[in-house]
Amino acid sequence: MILRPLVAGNWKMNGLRASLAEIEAMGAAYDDALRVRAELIVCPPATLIALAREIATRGGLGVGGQDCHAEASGAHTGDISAEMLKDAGASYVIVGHSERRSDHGETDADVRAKAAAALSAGLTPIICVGETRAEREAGDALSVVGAQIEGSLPADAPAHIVVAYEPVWAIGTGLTPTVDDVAEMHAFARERIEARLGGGKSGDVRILYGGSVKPSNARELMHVANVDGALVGGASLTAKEFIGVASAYV
Ligand SMILES: O=C(CO)COP(=O)(O)O
Repeated sequence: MILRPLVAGNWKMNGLRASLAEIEAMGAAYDDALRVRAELIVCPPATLIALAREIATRGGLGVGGQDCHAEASGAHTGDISAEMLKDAGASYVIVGHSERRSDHGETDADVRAKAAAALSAGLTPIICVGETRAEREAGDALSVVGAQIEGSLPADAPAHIVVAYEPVWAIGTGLTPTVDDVAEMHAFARERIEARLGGGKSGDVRILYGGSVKPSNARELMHVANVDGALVGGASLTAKEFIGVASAYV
């Protein structure tokens, strides 16, 4: 089956209220031709989700969070639950981003629990996996990503979950894997997702590529087999670049 591509913008720890003008501009540029081809969402910092939601909805975009706690509520100062993100207007949440894994020591088990919490709250988790440069150079990229998929996806997850392959060495560096490497990894990821979820569900799971996606390389990367969209960092901060990436689908 042909999946509707998802182009998701991860703003990371960037964005003040003034940045909402970019979401307004994204909506204005998200025309009918693009809408039928690709779903667009933006994941701003949690402080902007409720405000972003109103503006994004007018423009036909969705909104996501960047992380959630594994529990629904409780004594976890500074954390945000999936239910809170949903309440603020999010429909997606990124979990297991490599920056969370490295900055906060999140393990596959933590990521799996967060993904399960997201699903219970009615959010679609975007579950991130990806190898480091040292792991790729050692020839371990496939085995590392395979183990992350096995460990980070809830075994009973539905087919509407999203998996994002983001090689750590490609994030924010301007470097990208070759088209052949992306094709190899995404085909392998789909096999491992099938092994984890079973029942033919993997055919409906969108697998995004992330890491230095820009308007100049999006067309090439987005048309690789088994690439069902992009998770975009730096180039999602402005409407011009984000729509430039999404336009790979028009
Ligand atoms: O980490 C990323 C998205 O989650 C990718 O970031 P860049 O697009 O800035 O490389």
